[in-house]
Formats: sequence, C-alpha cells, structure tokens
Amino acid sequence: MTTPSPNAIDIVGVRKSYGRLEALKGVEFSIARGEFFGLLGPNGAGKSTLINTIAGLVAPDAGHIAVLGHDTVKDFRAARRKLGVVPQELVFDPFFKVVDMLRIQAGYYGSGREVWPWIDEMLERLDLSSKRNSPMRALSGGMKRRVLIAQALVHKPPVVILDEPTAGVDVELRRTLWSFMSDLHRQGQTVVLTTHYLEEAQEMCSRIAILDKGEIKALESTRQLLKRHPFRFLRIKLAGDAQLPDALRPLVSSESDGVIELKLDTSQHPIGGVFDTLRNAGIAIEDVHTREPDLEDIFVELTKREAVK
Ligand SMILES: Nc1ncnc2c1ncn2[C@@H]1O[C@H](COP(=O)(O)OP(=O)(O)OP(=O)(O)O)[C@@H](O)[C@H]1O
Repeated sequence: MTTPSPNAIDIVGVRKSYGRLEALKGVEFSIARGEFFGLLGPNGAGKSTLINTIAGLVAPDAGHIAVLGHDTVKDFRAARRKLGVVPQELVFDPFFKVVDMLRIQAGYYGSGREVWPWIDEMLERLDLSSKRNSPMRALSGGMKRRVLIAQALVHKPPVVILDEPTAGVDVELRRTLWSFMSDLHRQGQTVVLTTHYLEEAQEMCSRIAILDKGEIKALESTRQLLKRHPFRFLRIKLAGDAQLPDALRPLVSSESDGVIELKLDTSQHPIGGVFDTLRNAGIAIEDVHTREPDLEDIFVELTKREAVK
C-alpha cells in the first residue's frame, strides 16, 4: 500500500531483538526528502540493524518503515527500488569484472544499456576507470568499497544509505567520496550516512541522530546539537612549574606536554572563575586557548563512551 508522504524515510516504533538482546527498542524518526542525514552511534548501537530493516533485509518485530511512502514489508519491491544501500560488509562475487558486476546489478532493476553511460560516469568519479575490467578479487579493500557504492547507485535511487562508506579508506580517497556524495546530495538525492569519523558527520550532515543501545539519544540539526551543550574547553599552560589548584582538578579533561584542558560547564563554571582561582592562588598563565565542543565531545557526552577512531 502506498501512502503519500513528504518524507524520504519514516520509521515508526521499530523494535528488533536477537534472542534476548534488544537491538532496537522502539526507534521512531523521519528523514525528510533531500536531507543529508547522519546516523551515529558507538559499536553495537543498532545502526546496521536499523539500516538493514530499512532495506527490508531484516524484518522488524514491531513497528514499520516506509521509503518515500512505500512500506518496506508490504510494498517491498517499490520501497527497494527507491533505495540504494551500501552495506558495511564487502559482499561480492570475486570472479566478476567490475563493469560486468555493475551492469548485471542494473539488470536486476530492469535497466539496460541506457544506464551504461551512468556506470562509466560513476567509475570515473570514483577513480575506478582503470579497474573497470579487473575482477573484483584483484581490487584493494578501498576499491571494493567504491565498487559497492557504484553498485548501490546504479539504478539512480532517490534515497541512498551508506553504512560506513569511508571505513578503511585513506584520507585522499575519503575526500573523493565526500565530494561524490555532496554532488549526489546537490542533485536532490537524500543521503543517509553512518560513520565513525565524527568530523565527517559534522562536515557533511545537516541533521544527526545518535543511536545508543537501540535507542535514539539525540535527534537534531548538527548546528543545534553543537550549540545545545553549554560546555567549553579551556586549554591553559601554567607559568614555570606551577601546579593546578585542587579546586580545579575535577574539571581536567586531558593533560599533555604541560597543557591542561579543562572542561567547563559554562553555566556552573564561567571561564572568568577559573582565572580568579588561579590568580588567588598566585599562579601565572603562560598561554591560554578556548575550544568549542565538537561532535566528538558531544557524542562522548551523550553515550558516555569514547568514540571509535
Ligand atoms: N544477526 C544477528 N544475530 C544476533 N545478534 C545480532 C545480529 N546482528 C546484530 N546483532 C547484535 O545487535 C546489536 C546491534 O548490532 P548492529 O550491528 O546493529 O550495531 P552497529 O551500531 O551497526 O554496530 P557497528 O558500529 O559495530 O557496526 C549488537 O549487540 C549485535 O551484536
């Protein structure tokens, strides 16, 4: 059944358990058409389970999902056509040549020669032209991942989900992928990205959901998320061999090479108060910087776990 929906993806009350483990505990949110959306969370948060549920590969125990209004269970084929999913695992036939694999994939969607120029364009953009006739098994991990990206996009789906597309990809290639994804987005495609590189999410995504232990912990625009948390970091280098007064010790978030970073909840610990404490203790400051929290700080704050690098 098709219900008109302005959204690219509607997720309503989705639950999924594996035995006694609740991987998704009633997840509910929507992604608007044309968004560049980030789905973040620590290892085991449930991101892949959610993506596989959207792709119709995992059946939810409760709730439902629609892609551009098509229910992913009742209207599986239509929902699937609207979607391109780049999986986290590298799954492919090792003996197929790159270009053949993409043409065969197009065939699954009923597309023929008319998409060959698009396939060539993707190979070019993803820096794979020289590998078009190589068998998949002869490619490096980063190249295979790029072929899987092209494979997911071969039918020009209006909604694209990329599960860790830049994992194991070097910095230069990551840039190539970012620029490719940005172009897709500019052309009107909805892009959903999961990533462990938080600076990538901060740069690319206009809205972010943070999933942790099967629950949504935050869901807002990247800008709001970065603004919402009223803490600042103050980096100070004390003059001589002065020690930080005990009163400030609980605020230390890191310390290296004599530079001490204090994490200040500015509603409780205004920066001026730190300077007052140091002055009253007769301690001079050699150098000082402040730092706004970035997505990594907020991610750690919300999930209380170190982000994976
Ligand atoms: N097929 C399965 N059978 C049993 N347990 C599973 C299965 N798939 C996932 N899980 C469990 O469900 C939880 C969520 O896993 P999921 O892969 O969705 O997390 P993730 O956020 O994608 O993690 P990562 O960032 O490590 O890929 C984990 O505890 C995982 O072990």
